[in-house]
Amino acid sequence: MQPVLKVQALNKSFKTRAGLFKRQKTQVLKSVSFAVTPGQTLAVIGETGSGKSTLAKVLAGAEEVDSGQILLNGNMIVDDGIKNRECRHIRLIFQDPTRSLNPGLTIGEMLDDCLRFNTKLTEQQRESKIELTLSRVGLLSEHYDYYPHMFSGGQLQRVALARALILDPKVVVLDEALSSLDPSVRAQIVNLLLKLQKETALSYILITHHLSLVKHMSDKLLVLDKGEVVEYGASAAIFGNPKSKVTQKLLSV
Ligand SMILES: Nc1ncnc2c1ncn2[C@@H]1O[C@H](COP(=O)(O)OP(=O)(O)OP(=O)(O)O)[C@@H](O)[C@H]1O
Repeated sequence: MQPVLKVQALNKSFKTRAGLFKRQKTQVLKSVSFAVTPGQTLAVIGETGSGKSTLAKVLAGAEEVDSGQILLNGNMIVDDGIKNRECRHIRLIFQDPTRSLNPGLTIGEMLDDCLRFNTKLTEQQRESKIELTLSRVGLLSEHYDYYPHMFSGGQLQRVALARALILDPKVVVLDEALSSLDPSVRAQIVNLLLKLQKETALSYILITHHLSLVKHMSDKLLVLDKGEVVEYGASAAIFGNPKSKVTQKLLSV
């Protein structure tokens, strides 16, 4: 099957201060490549600082790369640092949804803004799209008029998911998005994610420290170490026989 997302030789560095007048370049992603087919989940694991969140931001167009390509359904969306609008087909959800939700906007206004800026839908079409999206993530149409502070943690992740899904993305990147939820709420959100994936062949990039989630949700696994891919392949095969020392250490926790 043709990959929905293909990432080729991504390199990303940050310039940081090294003394009063000196700046140094730290390479955070080193020639990272992988592919994901529709309906597949790729889990990304690695120790703290290995580059997982940077990869998530690069995929969602929130950080520029130094070099490398990102292709969505065979179309180049990022080419050596130049990105196009198709980046919106890859959406990012963070651990703490309050960081990315405007406290001064109701959920309906926020979703409507997303549609107004990115589509040519009429007001009526936008309204029905918002209602449909709220129900897809298990929220009610009354929630349209709620502000972020009126939701619980689990509901807020549903709101974040609604915002990610409103533009019909092909890929959703979950950067520790389930980590701060208590186990029963997490299980509900996982079931919702799997249901949505079944219905629409959505692909997920799952960044998490929770090995049980990796086992339960992922088809493929990519292990990052200091920005480099040290292992990549079918999750079941890697769990059964981890080859790199880093993977062995991460999976033995
Ligand atoms: N904006 C930035 N400027 C400079 N360095 C950065 C920036 N963002 C990340 N880094 C550095 O890049 C490296 C990778 O960070 P990143 O957050 O991607 O790792 P991570 O694997 O997601 O870690 P964690 O599991 O702790 O979230 C770290 O050394 C970090 O300090």
